[in-house]
Amino acid sequence: MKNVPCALTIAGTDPSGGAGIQADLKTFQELQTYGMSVITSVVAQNTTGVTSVHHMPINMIEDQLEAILEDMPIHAFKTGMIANKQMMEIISKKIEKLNAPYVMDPVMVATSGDSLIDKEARSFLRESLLPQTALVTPNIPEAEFITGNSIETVEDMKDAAKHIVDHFHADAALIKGGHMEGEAIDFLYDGSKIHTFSAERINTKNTHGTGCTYSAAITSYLAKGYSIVEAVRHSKDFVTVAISKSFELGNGNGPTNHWATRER
Ligand SMILES: Nc1ncnc2c1ncn2[C@@H]1O[C@H](COP(=O)(O)OP(=O)(O)OP(=O)(O)O)[C@@H](O)[C@H]1O
Ligand SMILES: Cc1ncc(CO)c(N)n1
Repeated sequence: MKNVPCALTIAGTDPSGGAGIQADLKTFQELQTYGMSVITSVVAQNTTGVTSVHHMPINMIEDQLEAILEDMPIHAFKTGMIANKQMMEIISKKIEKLNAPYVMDPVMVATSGDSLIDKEARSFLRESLLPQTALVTPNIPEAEFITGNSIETVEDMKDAAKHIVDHFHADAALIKGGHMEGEAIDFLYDGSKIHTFSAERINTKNTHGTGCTYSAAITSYLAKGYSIVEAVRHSKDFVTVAISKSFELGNGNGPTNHWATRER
């Protein structure tokens, strides 16, 4: 079979399978996209938290990227956890060669509250990687860090989306309202207009990896050639169903159900 949509994730791992590379590959597969992965860090974690982290040497990140670049088509890619500036520098250099839409999930802290990237990396992400993105998908705390403004209302969310595009030069920004009260509402600013995506809030603690799953779904749809707005619309549906049928597994925040849309 030729002309398969191909998507790449550059991120850390989750051996318990709900977040990181594992969530991304499950999502790519569900959405019939050929999935590839470059591992930045191996993270010992589960639904309750992170116990330890082993960072890949920089040359291993570079070699993984080169192995794919030399041989495979890439129609869209995403980044998740990139723990330090040195990793970001090498990824930033390769982005031009990847030559495909870039979705950044600006991962900083796990659902459990554990920090996943260092302070210097947060600044580098904002100053150097953000301008290279087709779309960035911060949750509220991440959007607060990027803009330097606190976000308490839906108006603040919309302002943050505009601020990130206008001042940090992402092509588009999607601010996710998972951490707000009430409706699960997200706002996308694409440089010309605010688009709203909302869903009923599901009463569950099982939201481990929702952000990874959402951005991976968007990456899949972009690989298939959808516009940003349509990719987000379909992905919002995908993540909402995945949360609504999430698994009561583990002792902490359980994982989402990546195959849930199959059963509708
Ligand atoms: N309880 C819920 N019910 C319905 N939708 C939700 C719920 N929690 C989060 N969402 C939605 O899930 C998506 C991911 O948002 P969220 O803000 O949770 O991301 P995140 O914090 O980056 O995720 P992660 O937990 O992986 O770090 C958004 O579309 C958000 O609106
Ligand atoms: C590797 C990794 N990336 C992202 C998250 C955020 O959910 C996580 N828990 N682990």
